[in-house]
Formats: sequence, structure tokens, C-alpha cells
Amino acid sequence: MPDTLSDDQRSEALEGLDGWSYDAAANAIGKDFRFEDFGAAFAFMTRVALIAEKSGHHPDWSNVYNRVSIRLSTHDAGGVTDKDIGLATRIDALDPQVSA
Ligand SMILES: C[C@H](O)[C@H](O)[C@H]1CNC2=NC(N)=NC(=O)C2=N1
Repeated sequence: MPDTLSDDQRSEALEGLDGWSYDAAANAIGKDFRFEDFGAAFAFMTRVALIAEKSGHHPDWSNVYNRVSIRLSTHDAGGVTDKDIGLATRIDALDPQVSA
């Protein structure tokens, strides 16, 4: 099981990501997306699901119409680890087309 990141390590890792922040209430990193419509949101979720399954690491998320809210933590470790930073990096690499 990977170690949780220290506050400093987590802050530094977040600087390398696009729009992710620490959600203290969830003890997770998170990002909220808004898409053109439900189809675009669900297409994004499908792509994330395939990545998650491949990497054995899965998002805690919710979807309301065109909005997708993602929180990433490593349950076994009880906090944020490199696994979460890695999944967030792969999600960013999808270059999701969010609406304004
Ligand atoms: C047994 C299996 O490896 C674990 O349950 C995995 C599955 N996906 C997971 N996803 C996330 N986000 N955190 C975990 O700790 C986790 N654990």
C-alpha cells in the first residue's frame, strides 16, 4: 500500500495538475467538470472508467446532467497518494472539452 503524501508533497503535486485542488472534507483531491450536455459528460466518464479499470484505481464521482464531480483518494491508505496524482494526470491527458 502506498504512503499518503505529506501536505507539502500534495501541494507540490497539485501544482503540476490542471485545476485539481485538495478537498479537506473528503481528504481527497478533486475537480469539477462541466460539459456541453449529458452525452459529452457521459462520454468523458466512459473514458475515465476505462482508464480506472486498467489502472485498478477508481474515482469517487457523481454526475448531474452535464456536470461530473471527481474526488480521488486511496481508500486503503486513508488519503491521497501517488496513485491519485497518477490517475488525475491521466484524466487531464484526456483533454476533456469542458464548457464555460
Ligand atoms: C482490491 C482493489 O485493489 C482495491 O479495492 C482498489 C480498487 N480501486 C481503488 N480506487 C481508489 N480510488 N482507491 C482505492 O484504494 C482502491 N482500491
